[in-house]
Amino acid sequence: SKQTSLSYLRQTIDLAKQSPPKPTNFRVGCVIVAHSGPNPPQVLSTGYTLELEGNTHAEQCALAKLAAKYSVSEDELGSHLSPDLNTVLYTSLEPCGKRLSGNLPCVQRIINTRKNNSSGGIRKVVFGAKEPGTFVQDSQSCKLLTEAGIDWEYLPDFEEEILSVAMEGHAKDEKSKQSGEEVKRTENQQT
Ligand SMILES: Nc1nc(=O)c(N)c(NC[C@H](O)[C@H](O)[C@H](O)COP(=O)(O)O)[nH]1
Ligand SMILES: [Zn+2]
Repeated sequence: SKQTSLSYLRQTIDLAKQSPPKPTNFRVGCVIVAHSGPNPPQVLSTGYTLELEGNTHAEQCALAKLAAKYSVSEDELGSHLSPDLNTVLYTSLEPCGKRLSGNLPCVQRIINTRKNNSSGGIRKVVFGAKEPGTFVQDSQSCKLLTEAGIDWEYLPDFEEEILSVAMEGHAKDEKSKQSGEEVKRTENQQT
């Protein structure tokens, strides 16, 4: 239900708040949940930006931790996420389709979980905000998910809060970042 999805998106925001603010990425949280039939949903893994060593994304961390939990490589994760697990990946920000660092985008990591069997792996992605144009414009992630047969849902209820958490480490706007004297000096130069 929408309420269930919103409760997991709320969890992704709490996770994102654990990410160290940096101007070179967004602070994002991710929760991977099994919605298998009659049993209550079960959280399989969580992640937040920079949780694991290196320049890591929230979804990347949650997937890597899940693979470790099954002691398999990320490539074999798909065969451990059987169709009846009905696995949904919740992420505060839409998964990246391109990364300025050149690292493997999370949308590819998500699609890779389905490569072996057509209906296993991550079945659906739910996110709470579109990626802002700070680094990459016109994200193709949703198109790529659809082409891979993965459902996705964009619930904008918490978008404002998600973006303010995501961009905590970013310069507000240059003027407000400069000290009083600097602003004065800049103005003097201009006059
Ligand atoms: N969905 C998502 N989860 C994250 O944890 C994260 N950090 C981003 N961020 C997307 C943004 O487009 C990339 O952070 C920049 O493109 C820089 O690329 P790197 O992160 O250095 O690979 N997006
Ligand atoms: Zn990513």
